[in-house]
Amino acid sequence: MDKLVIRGGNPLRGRIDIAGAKNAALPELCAALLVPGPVTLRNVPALHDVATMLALLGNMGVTIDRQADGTVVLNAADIHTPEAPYELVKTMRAAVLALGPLMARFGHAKVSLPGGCAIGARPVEQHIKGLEAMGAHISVEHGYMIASLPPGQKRLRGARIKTDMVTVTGTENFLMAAALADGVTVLENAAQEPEIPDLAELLIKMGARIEGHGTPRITIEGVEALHSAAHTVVADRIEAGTFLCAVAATGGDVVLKNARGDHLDAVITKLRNAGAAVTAVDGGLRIHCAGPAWSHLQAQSFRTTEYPGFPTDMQAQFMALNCVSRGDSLCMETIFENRFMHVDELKRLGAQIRIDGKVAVVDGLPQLSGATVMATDLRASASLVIAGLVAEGETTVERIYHLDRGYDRMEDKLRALGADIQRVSDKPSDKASA
Ligand SMILES: CC(=O)N[C@H]1[C@@H](OP(=O)(O)OP(=O)(O)OC[C@H]2O[C@@H](n3ccc(=O)[nH]c3=O)[C@H](O)[C@@H]2O)O[C@H](CO)[C@@H](O)[C@@H]1O
Ligand SMILES: C=C(OP(=O)(O)O)C(=O)O
Repeated sequence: MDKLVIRGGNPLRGRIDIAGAKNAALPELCAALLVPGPVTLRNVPALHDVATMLALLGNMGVTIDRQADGTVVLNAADIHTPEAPYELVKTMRAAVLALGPLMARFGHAKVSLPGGCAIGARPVEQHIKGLEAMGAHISVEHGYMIASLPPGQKRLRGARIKTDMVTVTGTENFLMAAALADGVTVLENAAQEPEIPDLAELLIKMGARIEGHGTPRITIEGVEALHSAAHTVVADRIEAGTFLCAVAATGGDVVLKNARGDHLDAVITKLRNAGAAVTAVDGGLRIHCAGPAWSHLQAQSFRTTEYPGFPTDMQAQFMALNCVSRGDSLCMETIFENRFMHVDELKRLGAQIRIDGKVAVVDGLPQLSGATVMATDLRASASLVIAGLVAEGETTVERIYHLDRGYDRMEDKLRALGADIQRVSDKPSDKASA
């Protein structure tokens, strides 16, 4: 199993490219299931989750041409198995995104209940209820959602769907399902994360009729068929936010090419309030910090909420920054019930953190000290890397397969910026096959 070995203390300087967003690429790969012809996606990140999704789609019969420049051409003309088996989806939450498009195009599907990070129970009853409102019959048997249409019904029907909470993948499933449904679907309480309008833009290029994407009320007028299209995956706001926190922690001067400041308002506001200089530059973002966080940054309290609020996917990384900034801070997690697994690991590096229900209370310190820590989920892994970059001495982050789910060559990018970070692989073939 791979691990990262980091010697902390180096400032980060230079320029890196921010990759396409995991959470946009995954639904957009699934959207190819809606079309009986080629769909071209550019800027698809090289991530384990993407490889898993491509294996899943390939298993259904989608032909895939993946090019070295990040372009993927998918053709779902000949789907023979509209199923997502447990073995292929157990590591990946986003597999649930196959359900909507398969039901829309074929009227039946069998999709394993999804895996994903162990950050909470993560049920999918809203996905099921919404598709049922569109006329689907769905039973859960032996860990699978088995979905079909009643006899004589050929297509899902438009419906008004108001979810009990804001759900990102739920909204995406309904968007894809409604694009080919009979009649109009109205999504109330829809998610507004930038990945939703990005998916909607791809669907519109395919011929879908969608209005209101990017707001809590989306209207979709179903069409009988969709057609081929090409689309560029939006830049990953969470990868960009992670690098912003890393530079704020270590100090330095970095340009993040392709990063979208307009998708990171809540995080950038907190960084600026802390004292970091974050500015828009041509085609990206620049962060400039005169020294390590303790020398000039003030810790910032925050509360995670749905977009446009502070993203839960940035909670762990910002907490790592708070650990080495001046003063106390409160980090409140409101989206997932078990998303503080990084806290015990950060404490192994010397961080002062106390958990009180949904709140982590952090006392900033001038220094952390290197240790061996274990990555427990994707963003927890990123927070440990940030902490390792500022800790004195050597930090080993074990179980980094979580990190590889969601970051495209994170250690290569950090090394290019001057970090002392190495991937150590027990099996040399591990990295080659990733
Ligand atoms: C692949 C992908 O895009 N993943 C993102 C997506 O996950 P995902 O789409 O799984 O997260 P949701 O927005 O659905 O979850 C939000 C909250 O609603 C709950 N819920 C959701 C659906 C449901 O049927 N029942 C239910 O109770 C969840 O347990 C959670 O507490 O949005 C999360 C919240 O921004 C991000 O952290 C993930 O990175
Ligand atoms: C929780 C995340 O991903 P997923 O929904 O794929 O588990 C994440 O990207 O931080």
